[in-house]
Amino acid sequence: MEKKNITQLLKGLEFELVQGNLQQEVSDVQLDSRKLTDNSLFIAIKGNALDAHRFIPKAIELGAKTILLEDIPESLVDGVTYIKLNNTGQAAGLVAANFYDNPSDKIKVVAITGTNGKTTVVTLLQNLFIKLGYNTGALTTIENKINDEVIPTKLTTPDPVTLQYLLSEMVKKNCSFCFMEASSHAIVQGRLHGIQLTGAIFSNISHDHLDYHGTMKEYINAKKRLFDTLPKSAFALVNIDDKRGPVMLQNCNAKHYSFALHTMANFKGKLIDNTFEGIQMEVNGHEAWFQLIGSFNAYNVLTAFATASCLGEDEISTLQALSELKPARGRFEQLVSPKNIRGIIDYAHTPDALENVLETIKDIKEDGERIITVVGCGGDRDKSKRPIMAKTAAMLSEEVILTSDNPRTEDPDEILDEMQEGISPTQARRTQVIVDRKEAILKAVEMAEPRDIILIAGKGHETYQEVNGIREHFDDKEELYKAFQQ
Ligand SMILES: CC(=O)N[C@H]1[C@@H](OP(=O)(O)OP(=O)(O)OC[C@H]2O[C@@H](n3ccc(=O)[nH]c3=O)[C@H](O)[C@@H]2O)O[C@H](CO)[C@@H](O)[C@@H]1O[C@H](C)C(=O)N[C@@H](C)C(=O)N[C@H](CCC(=O)O)C(=O)O
Ligand SMILES: Nc1ncnc2c1ncn2[C@@H]1O[C@H](COP(=O)(O)OP(=O)(O)OP(=O)(O)O)[C@@H](O)[C@H]1O
Ligand SMILES: N[C@H](CCC[C@H](N)C(=O)O)C(=O)O
Ligand SMILES: [Mg+2]
Repeated sequence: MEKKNITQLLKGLEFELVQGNLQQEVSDVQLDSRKLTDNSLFIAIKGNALDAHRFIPKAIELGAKTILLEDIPESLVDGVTYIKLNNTGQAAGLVAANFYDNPSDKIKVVAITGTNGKTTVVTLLQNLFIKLGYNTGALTTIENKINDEVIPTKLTTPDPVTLQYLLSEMVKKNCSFCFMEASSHAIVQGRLHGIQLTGAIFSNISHDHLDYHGTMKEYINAKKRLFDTLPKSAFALVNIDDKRGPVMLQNCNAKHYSFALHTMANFKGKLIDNTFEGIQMEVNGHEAWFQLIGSFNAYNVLTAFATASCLGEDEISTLQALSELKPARGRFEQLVSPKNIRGIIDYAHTPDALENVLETIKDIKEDGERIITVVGCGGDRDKSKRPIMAKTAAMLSEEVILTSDNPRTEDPDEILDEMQEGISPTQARRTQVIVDRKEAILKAVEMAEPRDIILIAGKGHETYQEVNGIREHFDDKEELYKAFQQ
């Protein structure tokens, strides 16, 4: 990559030069003062938790020669270029895109937003496009990937600088496509700025993240912002069975496309059969069988199909390849015990997802088979979903065990008290509270009779339990497997 000077990195941005030299070359761009090296550029943002302006002296000590900031410090260091911007957080993506040669000009980037189904759809799309013969990248909650190469992540949507870096690596590896999740946090924080999208997808919206967005209206607006900025050349693909689907398309310049299972749409699907082995569907008039379980996955399969069509792929080859694909890790993963108890690990961590997954189990199971649900709610996240998730679990299962799921900085017992507020006195008789997740899983297995079904919800692929900033190894699947051997 050719070395760039500050003027080149600020292309497209309004700025004020406070001190220094705009011709200075920049070796690297960073949002985190701890990662700086000689001659790098530090973007000081006002974050949710910290104001990074306080790290400017440290950044300079570590070698930063250029600082992008909002507030000018009282004393300036000689030899350092200071540039003032109105909003460094929103500018970071553009600066990084300029630094990494605007990778999204050379790779087709498609982003999906919505409360549930993003990881499932992105995983399907990456595997589909690889089967169709393309080098393809994917940015998901589970991990980031460039073809088969795995790059671990802690975020659903990476920070704006990492994002541009990953896209540039995909370009280097000749990827034609990148499929990515756009979380509502990322959209509001402008992590996608600097990406020229080829398409945007809306899956659905239901209750989540109200701690961050405040109201459902603001949460919906956050998702809509992804569509408001799409260029004319892009496609906007929305689920119009969801009443917010059409909202996403209002004042959206891109080409409009819709998909649905229950209304007329450009891409039309119909669920024909739903079993513990998979789903049978009709997709735009073609019948096919898929290895994903749960009626809600009919939407995810249809979304992947519709996206491939919007990208010009042939319908029949797409369906053939889709029917060979396995679900994403931790999404309706099943384990059957030697005593014939069925365990299901699922990432349902919202009221809607939990309801869907339990409804689907109810639809598939035989009469007399009981459902035992083990579920918790995350700390430092939307508190208002806690009683609703407990209530949903109690309404749709025979037995419930409430337990911990990443308490983070909160007291796990308090989270469980808040969950229990959603449980009626009658439901309380078949609800237990076991704060230790391992014990909760063991108890569920102990209670289960042959043919019963245990749903362990909320953590899916996660391999940790986060307490006070420390992530200890914990894996629902491992724990269930061990409990099944006892
Ligand atoms: C609330 C939220 O979204 N926070 C995210 C946000 O952090 P922030 O802006 O608040 O950063 P901060 O901690 O205040 O620090 C401010 C700045 O100081 C810098 N810093 C910090 C320390 C230091 O020593 N030196 C330094 O320079 C940081 O690099 C940062 O640039 O931007 C950071 C980088 O982009 C993220 O890592 C961080 O995610 C936190 C850890 C998080 O938990 N986020 C979750 C809620 C999140 O984003 N989730 C969504 C998915 C949700 C879903 O759909 O389920 C996601 O996309 O992952
Ligand atoms: N289309 C869908 N509609 C409703 N619920 C779904 C759908 N797809 C998946 N789910 C449920 O939501 C859970 C999470 O799915 P997935 O990981 O694909 O969503 P996500 O949008 O990526 O979530 P996150 O916001 O955490 O990144 C699944 O385990 C399942 O229970
Ligand atoms: N991306 C989501 C994941 C939630 C998963 C659940 N296990 C939890 O910790 O609440 C979040 O950070 O809110
Ligand atoms: Mg996800």
